[in-house]
Amino acid sequence: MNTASLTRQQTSPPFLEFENVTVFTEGKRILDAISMTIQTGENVAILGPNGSGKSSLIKTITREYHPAFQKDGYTCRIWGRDRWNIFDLRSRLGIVSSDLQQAFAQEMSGREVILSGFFSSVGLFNRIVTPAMEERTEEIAAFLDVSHLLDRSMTGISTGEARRLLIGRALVHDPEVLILDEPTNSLDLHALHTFRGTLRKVARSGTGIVLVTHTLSDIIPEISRVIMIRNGRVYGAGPKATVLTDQQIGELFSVPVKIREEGGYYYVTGY
Ligand SMILES: Nc1ncnc2c1ncn2[C@@H]1O[C@H](COP(=O)(O)OP(=O)(O)OP(=O)(O)O)[C@@H](O)[C@H]1O
Repeated sequence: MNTASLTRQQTSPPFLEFENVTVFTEGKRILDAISMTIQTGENVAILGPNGSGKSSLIKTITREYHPAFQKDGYTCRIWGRDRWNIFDLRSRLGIVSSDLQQAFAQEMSGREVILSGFFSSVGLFNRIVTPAMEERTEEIAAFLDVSHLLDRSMTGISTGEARRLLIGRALVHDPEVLILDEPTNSLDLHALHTFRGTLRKVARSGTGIVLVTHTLSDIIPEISRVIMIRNGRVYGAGPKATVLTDQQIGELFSVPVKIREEGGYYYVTGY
């Protein structure tokens, strides 16, 4: 962990403080009295079945969705603040989602993908790129081992390669937290292996990881705490070893399972 990250962790308020957060979209309750705290620099996984509210939770963090008024009150604080300028907030977060990957599936170089992180845009569209931005892009690409992709087009590279470039885009601002929504969807074994390595490297550099997933084996060893979500509610939370059990995961996904731990990763069998 670098010194800047360590100081950040020691001095920052929690990244996230949600208390009694309920969100409605199109008249439907999609988050139901959610309460959770995530410390700055903490690596956590948010685990839940399809439709449990994981993406909606991310959209509430990025202020795309807003909590509904509650007569007994609610707290929806990021780094100690209730209110944010949305651009300031997003520049302090790095986000990698499948929506984003779809948006970038077009004729654009890997370099443009990473550079567009400086403008929170999809592509550059006459933006002024400074030498410092170019330098940072090269630095991030080297760190993530994607320098060879900088001059390739997004339409001619694999899903796994594109996802690593999007992590690069998310990291240009040196965000305090990297939020990943189902990052391993449609990666083959080799891409998965490379992606895990990339994510572990980012976690070890001191950037907090919030990994949103329904796949247990996505949870890298650097993640020590798991928050389970089901039907828009927090179903349980705690250290990996207490949460990732046959009984709890079986109940979370409503299917009998066996959980096996190997090399710091957890795998589900028997369903
Ligand atoms: N814009 C919306 N309008 C209506 N319903 C929505 C909207 N966004 C989410 N929902 C509903 O809210 C629930 C939670 O959806 P969400 O996408 O947050 O779940 P998820 O856990 O991310 O699912 P998945 O793992 O399948 O991506 C679902 O029932 C979904 O249909």
